[in-house]
Amino acid sequence: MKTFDALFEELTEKARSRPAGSGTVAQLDAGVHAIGKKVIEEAAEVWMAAEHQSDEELAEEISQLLYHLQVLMLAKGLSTADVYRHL
Ligand SMILES: N=c1c2ncn([C@@H]3O[C@H](COP(=O)(O)OP(=O)(O)OP(=O)(O)O)[C@@H](O)[C@H]3O)c2ncn1[C@@H]1O[C@H](COP(=O)(O)O)[C@@H](O)[C@H]1O
Repeated sequence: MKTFDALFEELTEKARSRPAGSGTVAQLDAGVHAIGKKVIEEAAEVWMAAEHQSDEELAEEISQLLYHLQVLMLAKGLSTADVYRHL
């Protein structure tokens, strides 16, 4: 099962190697403003799923929010350590 750290390593490598067809590369190219909008969109979907959908659907929405937060971290050059030190 993929963890937060494993996904971040995978996305870091995608950002470095820029493989064709990568949604992550497309998001990074779209920029911080576009990524921020995706974060807000996914956060809203998490909220709606928590109130109106199943736990499985909620878990999927949370995974998508975590993914978009990681893309934002990459776009801004933040490492996991930069975030973890605030936890
Ligand atoms: N975990 C994710 C992941 N979670 C969410 N998403 C993206 O976020 C979108 C969110 O889904 P929505 O339901 O909001 O779909 P949507 O509104 O139609 O989204 P849009 O694509 O239209 O923006 C998905 O369509 C994906 O594009 C993800 N994209 C990639 N990953 C993982 O990231 C890694 C690298 O992916 P690539 O860069 O695409 O190779 C792989 O391991 C992937 O599994």
